[in-house]
Amino acid sequence: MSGTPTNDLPVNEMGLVVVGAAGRMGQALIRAIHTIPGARVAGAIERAGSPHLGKDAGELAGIGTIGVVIGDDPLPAFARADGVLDFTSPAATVEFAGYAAQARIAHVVGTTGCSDDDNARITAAARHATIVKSGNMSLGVNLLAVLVEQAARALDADDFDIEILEMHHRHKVDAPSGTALLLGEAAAAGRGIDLDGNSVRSRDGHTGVRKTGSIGFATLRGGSVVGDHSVVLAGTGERITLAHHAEDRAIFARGAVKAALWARGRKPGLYSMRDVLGLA
Ligand SMILES: NC(=O)C1=CN([C@@H]2O[C@H](COP(=O)(O)OP(=O)(O)OC[C@H]3O[C@@H](n4cnc5c(N)ncnc54)[C@H](OP(=O)(O)O)[C@@H]3O)[C@@H](O)[C@H]2O)C=CC1
Ligand SMILES: O=C(O)C1=N[C@H](C(=O)O)C[C@H](O)C1
Repeated sequence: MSGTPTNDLPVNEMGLVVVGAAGRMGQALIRAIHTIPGARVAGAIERAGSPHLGKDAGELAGIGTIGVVIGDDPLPAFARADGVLDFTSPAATVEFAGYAAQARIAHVVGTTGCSDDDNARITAAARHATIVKSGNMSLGVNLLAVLVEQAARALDADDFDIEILEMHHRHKVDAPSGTALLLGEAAAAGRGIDLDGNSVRSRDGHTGVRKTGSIGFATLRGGSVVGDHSVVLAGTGERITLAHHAEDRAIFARGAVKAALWARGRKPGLYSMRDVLGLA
């Protein structure tokens, strides 16, 4: 049975460690692995001192006992596994990338809000680990990014302004969301420009008129919203809106497991969900 670490498992089942196993995404990942053929929960990790240490990961995720107890020691867990699913925090992800490199296993990173320095460290770890990193693991958002790139390429910057709106639940700690930035990168690629040099992350006070060709971001936070994103291409007298609404974290969790299965046995490097989904 998937998810139960007994000795009579098929040998080719991919053993996955979920770090941040008690979090919103951690629990969704435990549930997803349990239902996806070819994968099993090989370990569950939380930080030292977490009130969830010692609990069964399946019990916490609402699927009953799976015989995997949440621990706080990642290295031995990674050494026994084929891959890691990581939706935690930037600092934790940088640390886990180093351990995944030591263990020479796949590392699927969904964590958002990473700094340039964090990303450089993750890229360095990808010399030895097979890392798939994306601000959004869902099929829908990655397809949306392809459409945004096409629309941005087709519609001239002199005629159409690009604005990206996102709304998430009240517990989210980073802004703009990883998805908003991913969509911004897609728009910038379509326009043939660099996002960092052309983005407007917030507006307040006397801002002056909009700079032609810039890509604007607007962030909303509240309630239990799983993740809403819209890319507006605003022209004179008409407006195109390309949007995605996430209704269940299961879409991200299924994408992450798919990424891990794809990464297994692949040579070390830094990959994206577009690579996994064949949309690159
Ligand atoms: N790419 C994608 O498709 C998606 C990405 N995300 C991203 O995933 C991340 C997590 O989101 P979410 O699940 O909502 O957040 P949560 O806060 O619910 O979960 C994060 C979990 O990671 C744990 N954690 C933090 N540091 C460590 C550590 N050093 N060792 C072990 N565990 C640790 C936290 O523990 P503690 O509470 O004790 O800090 C917590 O249990 C965010 O960056 C979010 O933006 C979310 C959804 C989809
Ligand atoms: O924190 C979240 O919840 C989410 N984070 C990701 C992001 O920053 O875009 C993906 C998803 O929208 C949910």
